[in-house]
Amino acid sequence: MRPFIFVNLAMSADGKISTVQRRQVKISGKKDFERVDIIKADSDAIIVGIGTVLADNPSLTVKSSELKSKRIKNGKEENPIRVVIDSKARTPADSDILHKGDGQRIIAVSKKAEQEKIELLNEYADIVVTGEDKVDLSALMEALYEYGVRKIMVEGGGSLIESLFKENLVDEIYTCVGNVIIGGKNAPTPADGEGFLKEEDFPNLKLLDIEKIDEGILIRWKVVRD
Ligand SMILES: NC(=O)C1=CN([C@@H]2O[C@H](COP(=O)(O)OP(=O)(O)OC[C@H]3O[C@@H](n4cnc5c(N)ncnc54)[C@H](O)[C@@H]3O)[C@@H](O)[C@H]2O)C=CC1
Ligand SMILES: Nc1nc(O)c(N)c(N[C@@H]2O[C@H](COP(=O)(O)O)[C@@H](O)[C@H]2O)n1
Repeated sequence: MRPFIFVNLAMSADGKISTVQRRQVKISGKKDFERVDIIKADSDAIIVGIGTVLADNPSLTVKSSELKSKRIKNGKEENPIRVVIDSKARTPADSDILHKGDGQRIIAVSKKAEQEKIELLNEYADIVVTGEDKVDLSALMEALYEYGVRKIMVEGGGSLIESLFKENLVDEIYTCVGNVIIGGKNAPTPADGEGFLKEEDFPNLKLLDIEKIDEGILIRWKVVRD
């Protein structure tokens, strides 16, 4: 058994999720940030790749005090469990994700992670070990289910998202297309691994909904399974 998994991301009008220098930029507007906060507060866990932690140092906390209070009233912690996919335990010990806001953290590592680094991170987070060289995403999702996680929001970045698609682990994807052009052929995009080499392997999506939001559009897709 595994949780329901959805991806949420913000992409520029030319299909980039950050700049060539991997600098975090504002792609979506105020309304979209509020929408993201609501779906985050409604999730049991929020996942990012180590590339995103190193590039953006996100806290991934719920921002609205009303939403935080609502979670507490419902017997939950202020924030969903924050999970970093980090095969070699490279998460910096002073990163915001480990220090900002209340709630549980999990660093998902592989057997390649050095014991010393694991012990350091274990002061702030639970450590879940799966996979030989790289985190085994399917096994991790099963482990998160055992933690009681039923709904996961994936925040990025592109490498993690592509791997999740390759492992057939994405149920829905929500893309906010913002009204900026970022440009650069090496700027990160929503699916940034080696790509799907055969057309028959492309994940197929069913359009659920489109909505005008701020000066952009929000597109909701469901992954079609055969
Ligand atoms: N606009 C948006 O909505 C968002 C944009 N971003 C942007 O994405 C960029 C970071 O993306 P990436 O560099 O692609 O990093 P990423 O966040 O996707 O992390 C990828 C890394 O995770 C590790 N990993 C461990 N096991 C893995 C597995 N089984 N599959 C895949 N990766 C695994 C690898 O070290 C890999 O390099 C940043 O520039 C950030 O600003 C990130 C989140 C949201
Ligand atoms: N949804 C969304 N819209 C944008 O315009 C963005 N730039 C991003 N970026 C990602 O949001 C994360 C920030 O989290 P915290 O505010 O630190 O909690 C970070 O991972 C960015 O890549 N997202």
